This record gives sequence, C-alpha cells and structure tokens, in this order.
Amino acid sequence: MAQVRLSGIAKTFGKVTALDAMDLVIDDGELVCLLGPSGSGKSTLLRIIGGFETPSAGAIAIDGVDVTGLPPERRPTAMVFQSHALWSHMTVHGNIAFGLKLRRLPKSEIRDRVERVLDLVGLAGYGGRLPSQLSGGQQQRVALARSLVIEPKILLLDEPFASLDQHLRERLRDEVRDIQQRLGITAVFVTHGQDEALAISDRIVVLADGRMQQVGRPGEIYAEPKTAFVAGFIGAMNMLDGLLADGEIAASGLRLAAEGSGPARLAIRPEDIALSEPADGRAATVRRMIDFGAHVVIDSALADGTHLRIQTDKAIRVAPGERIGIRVDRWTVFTEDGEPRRYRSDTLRSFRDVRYA
Ligand SMILES: Nc1ncnc2c1ncn2[C@@H]1O[C@H](COP(=O)(O)OP(=O)(O)OP(=O)(O)O)[C@@H](O)[C@H]1O
Repeated sequence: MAQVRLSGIAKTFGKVTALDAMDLVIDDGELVCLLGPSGSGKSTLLRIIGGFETPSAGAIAIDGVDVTGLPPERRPTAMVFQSHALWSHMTVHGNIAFGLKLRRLPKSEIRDRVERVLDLVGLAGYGGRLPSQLSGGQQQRVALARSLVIEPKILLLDEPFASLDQHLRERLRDEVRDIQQRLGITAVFVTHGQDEALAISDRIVVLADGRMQQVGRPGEIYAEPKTAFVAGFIGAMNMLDGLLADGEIAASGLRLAAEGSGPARLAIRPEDIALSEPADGRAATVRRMIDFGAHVVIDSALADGTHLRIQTDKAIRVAPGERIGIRVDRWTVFTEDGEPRRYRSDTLRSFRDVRYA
C-alpha cells in the first residue's frame, strides 16, 4: 500500500507563495498528474513529496506515517528528473546498480535486479554501454530504470520526457503508464502538457498560482471544468467575455440562453459548434480553414472581430470572407461568484427560449 496524504501543505520562497495550503490524498496504485502553467507550483509540490524541499507549513504522510521531516533516501519514493543526470563514466549497468550498491545488496541480487529492470524499460542487452552511446530516449529509460530498481512504492516524475520529440515522448509516457500499472505502484507525474495528462492519468490536479484549481478524472476535467481558468487551460476552448441579462448571455454579438445577470465568461468548445443558416445572434465570418487531417477547424470572426474556432467535418468547405451561421450545442457560463452553469441546446426549451434549439 502506498497512499500519500498532503495536509495543509504550503511553501513560500521569501515573498513568493509557491504553494498555498493544499490538501490532497493520492490513493494506492494511482497515477496522478500535476498539471499547470509554468510557475504554478508543480515541481515544488513534487519535490516536497520526494523530500527535496521542506514545506513552510503542513504535513505529508505516506501510508499513514508522517514523513514531513525525512530526507529523500528515507522515504519510499524515487524521483525521475527532467534531465537524465546519468553518470557519464559509468556503464548503464553501473548507473542502475549504484543505488543498490549503496544499500549493500549481494552482487548476484544486484545483477538480477538490474537485468529485470532493463528488460522492463526495453533495454535488455544495453547494460555494457556508456550513456554517450545511447539516444536521448534511451538515456531517459535508463534514468527510469535507475528509479525503479530500488522498488519504490511511489514514483515521482518531473517532466521526464520534456526534452524528447513528441513521438518518443508519447511512446515513453505510455510505457511509464504500462509499467506503473504492472508494478502496481503509485505515481505522481508533473507535466504542463494537457494531452499528456489527459492520456495517462487516473486523476489530474490542475494548479495555477500555487492553488489547486480542480482535481478529477481526465474526462471530468475536460467536460466539467469548475473554473474559467481550467476551462481555458484544458483542451481547445473559445472563451468570450459576455453580459448576462434577460435570460441570455450576449458575447461579441453571439447570443445564447443563460440565467443570471451581470458580466460573465462564455466557454464553448470548438467541437460543440455546428454550421447552420446565419441568423441574428448566431453568425460569424470565416477567416481561414485549418486542416488537421482528421478534422478541420474554421477560424472565424464574430461581430466585434473576436475569434471563434469551430471544429467541423473535413468534407465541409467554406471560403475566407464567407458569412456562416453557427449552432451552439453546449456552452458553459462562468460568473465571478457561484458555480459554472452548463447548457445544451436540447435543454433549451426548458429555458423558455427556443430560438437556438
Ligand atoms: N528555490 C526557489 N527560490 C525562489 N523561488 C522559487 C524557488 N523554487 C521555485 N520558486 C518559485 O515558486 C513558484 C513555483 O515554482 P515551481 O518550480 O514549483 O513551478 P512549476 O509549476 O513547476 O513551473 P515549471 O513548469 O516552469 O517548472 C515560482 O514562482 C518559482 O519562481
């Protein structure tokens, strides 16, 4: 069992609040991604879990044992850093065996464990090479093997594949997910790549300005963002400034049914917009078509010039300057205070306004 419990964890560096009183439980065997923009506190939180940083306030417990004051080597954790930091004069075998030698394990056991973990990361037969004789991706696999060989209960990864090209990054992150599930270990993965987080996480913790914005399953975070920040940060989103009045939100000439009054933000996913006949309050002008192969995105302009992106079928062809009608199937309205309100076109009839249905 390896559960991590953070209670009121905070960290300040001088006047900078890197983390603000954070409570979080990471369950046994879970892979949790810490996702957020640069400077949001992801690495600081990970380093606190690993014991590389001391919190200014709060406590951290692993399997019910308080480890707040313990150094990294006395925690059941292992960290994989962004830069592989392998010892260049040591072979792959030597690099991986190092931690086991420190623990004074018998030679035969060290050899067996190194072989097993090399196999696990797809590098069987590479033990005799020097790091300089490996590709970047292979070096990062060695770094991963070096962390896994000590059989940690909790694997901590700080943007481990950031320096690799996208193709390799995707392959390695899927492998990490696979290995983590096979070994049944708990993992915390720092990334600022939303695709990465959506692809591999059991749960995502979205951070901004040292605060947890939302914690949830990938699909939940995508479909039901709790704040305008999360809505804009995860997945493609049209975010428009609008005004609520008379059962509608008006934003950049677009009008949709919504309750409440006063300023608000209107969030619409590009895939939740379809083309239709132009009409008052639901028209735009095509700027350009962006062909992604599997689908097409129409970059359009609303009445005041604000961009509106529409994801559509690649069979659809429109020309720059063309006026198009839009039908919005789902939208979310965020106000300063209060919960976000989500709407769908087929629920509109209950909003006494059938114009957009
Ligand atoms: N040792 C330090 N001394 C002073 N300020 C620090 C230190 N480490 C981090 N910070 C500050 O704390 C905040 C959070 O930093 P952190 O590295 O945790 O962010 P991050 O989300 O991991 O960012 P990135 O994606 O850029 O790595 C930032 O404002 C950063 O400048």
